[in-house]
Amino acid sequence: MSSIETLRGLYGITDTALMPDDDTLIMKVTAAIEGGMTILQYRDKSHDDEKRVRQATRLRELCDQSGTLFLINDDVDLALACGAHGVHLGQSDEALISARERLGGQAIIGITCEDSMELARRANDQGADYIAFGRFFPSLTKPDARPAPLYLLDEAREEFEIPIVAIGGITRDNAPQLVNSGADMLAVVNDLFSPQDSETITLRARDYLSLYHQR
Ligand SMILES: Cc1ncc(COP(=O)(O)OP(=O)(O)O)c(N)n1
Ligand SMILES: Cc1nc(C(=O)O)sc1CCOP(=O)(O)O
Ligand SMILES: [Mg+2]
Repeated sequence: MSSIETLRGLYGITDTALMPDDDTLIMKVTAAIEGGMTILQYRDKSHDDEKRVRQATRLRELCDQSGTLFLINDDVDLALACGAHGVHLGQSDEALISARERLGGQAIIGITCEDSMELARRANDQGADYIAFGRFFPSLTKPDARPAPLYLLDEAREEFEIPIVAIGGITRDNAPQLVNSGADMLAVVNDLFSPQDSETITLRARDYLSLYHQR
C-alpha cells in the first residue's frame, strides 16, 4: 500500500442516503475502486453500531484486497474495531493528539481545516497526515458547510509539505481548478456515488484520476 505522503488522486466518502443498504454500499465502493479510487472514507452518522461495525469491516476487507486506504469518519473506536488505516477528524470530533495516542504512529489521521490556515498550521504542527479544506462549491451532501476560497489551496501548497485535500460540491467539471491550485486529493460524495449503476461510477472515478495523470 502507498503511504499517504505520496498519494494523489480520488478520495471517496460513503453516504447513507446514496448507499442505503449493504449490497448498494459494496457495489458502489467496488465500482469506485475499479475506477482507481485512492482513499475511501466510511461516513455514517447513524447510531446503529452493529450496522456500522459490519459495514466498516466489510469495506476494510475490500480496501485491503485492492490496496485502497480505508479511513473512518469521526469515530476512533470504530476505526479500532474494524482495523481501519485511520480516521478523519473535524474540529468538533476527538482531538488529533488523543486519536494518535489510541491509533499509533502508523495510523493515517486527517483533519478538517475548513477555510482556515490557522487550523491547518495547528493540525500540521500536531502531526496530521493530511489537511482538508472546504467547502469549495455548494454541497448537496452538506449544504451548511462553511465556504472556502480557492486561493486557500495555493496558499496551503506554498506552506505545507503534507497532502492537501479539497472537499465540497466537487464535480468532474470544477475539479481541474482545484488540482491546478494544488489539491493532492479530491474528496467527493455525490458526484461519485449518486449514479445507480457501477459502470458510471467506475467511469467517473477514472475521469477524476485522469486529472492527475495529465500533470
Ligand atoms: C476529507 C474530508 N474532509 C472534511 C470532512 C468533514 O469532516 P467534519 O468537519 O468532521 O464533518 P463530518 O464529515 O463529520 O460531518 C470529511 N468528513 N472528510
Ligand atoms: C462531508 C463534507 N464535509 C465538507 C466540508 O466542507 O468540510 S463538505 C462535505 C460533503 C461533501 O459531499 P459532496 O461531494 O456531495 O459535496
Ligand atoms: Mg466529523
